[in-house]
Amino acid sequence: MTARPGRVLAVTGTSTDVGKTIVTAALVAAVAHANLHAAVCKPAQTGVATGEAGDLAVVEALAGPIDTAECVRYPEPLAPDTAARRAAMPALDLDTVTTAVRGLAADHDVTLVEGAGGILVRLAEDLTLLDVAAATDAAVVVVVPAGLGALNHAELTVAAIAARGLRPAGLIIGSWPVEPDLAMVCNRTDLPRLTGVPIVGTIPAGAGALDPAEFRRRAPSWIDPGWLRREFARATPTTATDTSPTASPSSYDRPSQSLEGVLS
Ligand SMILES: Nc1ncnc2c1ncn2[C@@H]1O[C@H](COP(=O)(O)OP(=O)(O)OP(=O)(O)O)[C@@H](O)[C@H]1O
Ligand SMILES: C[C@H](N)[C@H](N)CCCCCC(=O)O
Ligand SMILES: [Mg+2]
Repeated sequence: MTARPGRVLAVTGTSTDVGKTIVTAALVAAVAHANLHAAVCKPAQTGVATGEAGDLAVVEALAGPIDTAECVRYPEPLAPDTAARRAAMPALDLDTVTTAVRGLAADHDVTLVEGAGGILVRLAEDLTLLDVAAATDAAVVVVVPAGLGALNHAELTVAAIAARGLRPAGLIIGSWPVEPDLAMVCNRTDLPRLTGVPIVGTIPAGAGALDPAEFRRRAPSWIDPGWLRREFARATPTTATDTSPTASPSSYDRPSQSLEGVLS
């Protein structure tokens, strides 16, 4: 049990299908590697029926059993606001989400909150992940695709977060291929330059299909340990052991930013 509420980190993306859920699982594993305990909230899950596996089940399958909270679930694979209307189901409200997030944060060092799609997707008519982050004092991690199109979408997303007075905590590339193309390699320099936000993690393509034990073993090397340490420095460790990530900066699996091999 933590002596005081843990940190809350909202996980958004430039759009849907960019790897937010895989990143969330990797963050859970990296946090565990740092001897801290994470929980995950998915305020609104769409596109899965009752009893089916949603994003939280994917996170637990990869990162292991954790405390989770899913506030509302709608069957059609749409924005939650749209899916709720079409299903004639009750809309999500901010109080429900903040109660769930604060409940998890009371007992965990780090609570991750995965949005639905991109940052402005309506969780309800007047509710976005920006509102959730603002109400729970959360910084916001932005999951970005590796390739062409990422610059514009990343700048728009970071601008929306900053315009709300929230802190963009870092960019994480959701899926980095073995053979990146020219745009991908250039984006490693341009994404931080244009957004003013560092790339703090890179998930290799195929990570979601790894054996869970292998995923947990490798995930800490995908997240910048210095960033993780700074971001969660004020979190109270749930154990009395070393709170710093054991992965050294040199073991952080940062892909080469060299153009060699791309231009040849
Ligand atoms: N690094 C990766 N390795 C393997 N598969 C990946 C990776 N990143 C994403 N995927 C796959 O791409 C698809 C979309 O990823 P994911 O479900 O994490 O997206 P999302 O951003 O969470 O979308 P949503 O808005 O639906 O929550 C999934 O099928 C997932 O398994
Ligand atoms: C169903 C999907 N996988 C996500 N959960 C919801 C994505 C909503 C995106 C809406 C939009 O931006 O057009
Ligand atoms: Mg997801």
